[in-house]
Amino acid sequence: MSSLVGPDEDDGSGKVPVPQEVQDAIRTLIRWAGDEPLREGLLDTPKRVARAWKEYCQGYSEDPAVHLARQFEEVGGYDEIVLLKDIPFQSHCEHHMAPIIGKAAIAYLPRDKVVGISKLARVLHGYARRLQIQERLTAEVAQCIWDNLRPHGVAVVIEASHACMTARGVRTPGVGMVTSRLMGTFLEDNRSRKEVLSLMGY
Ligand SMILES: Nc1nc2c(ncn2[C@@H]2O[C@H](COP(=O)(O)OP(=O)(O)OP(=O)(O)O)[C@@H](O)[C@H]2O)c(=O)[nH]1
Ligand SMILES: [Zn+2]
Repeated sequence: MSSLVGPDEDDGSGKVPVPQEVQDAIRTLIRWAGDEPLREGLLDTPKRVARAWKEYCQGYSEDPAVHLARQFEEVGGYDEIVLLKDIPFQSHCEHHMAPIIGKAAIAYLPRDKVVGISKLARVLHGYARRLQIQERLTAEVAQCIWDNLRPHGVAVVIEASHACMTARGVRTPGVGMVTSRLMGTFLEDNRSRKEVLSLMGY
């Protein structure tokens, strides 16, 4: 990934410094949108926007797999589906950098180990806080669980609304996109597939 030229501007606020080049780019966008970037109300906007984007894209500074490193073998003989559903998330589409807002359901069928349930949501956020398309987000979350937990099955279903479709372009509010990735038993065994999708509410 290319690094930005020019020194980071540390304004003494204790917040993430924003390189001058980044601020200039946002000022250019404001001017192009039709406003005057040097008017008072917009003076600090480039820094705010840049820091907001660092936050939206925090996933680039983490490897979501680290959340699955701590695994528990003592599961009291439990070998049925583990499902976390209605996990709200936010992402941004890579085409328009517009918000994707939705919810995910993540399930796995443990082989011999489980993870703390919050970690499934952490994996989701690690991939969501990047520029994404919903298909890749769905596939990445499933693959990460599959590779790191080595369960019998993984199922991820994501339902989301894309601001690039609701607030601009085709401007069709209320439309939802649904994507799913099924792996292992959930892909191969019809009964397991039906069971997990029904537990998820599909
Ligand atoms: N498959 C997929 N498409 C997406 C996703 N997010 C946005 N898109 C679509 O990406 C497409 C980009 O199409 P383009 O024709 O290059 O861009 P555009 O001219 O802005 O298209 P419109 O949105 O139709 O105005 C649009 O159809 C978007 O709806 C996503 O997560 N998955
Ligand atoms: Zn988009």
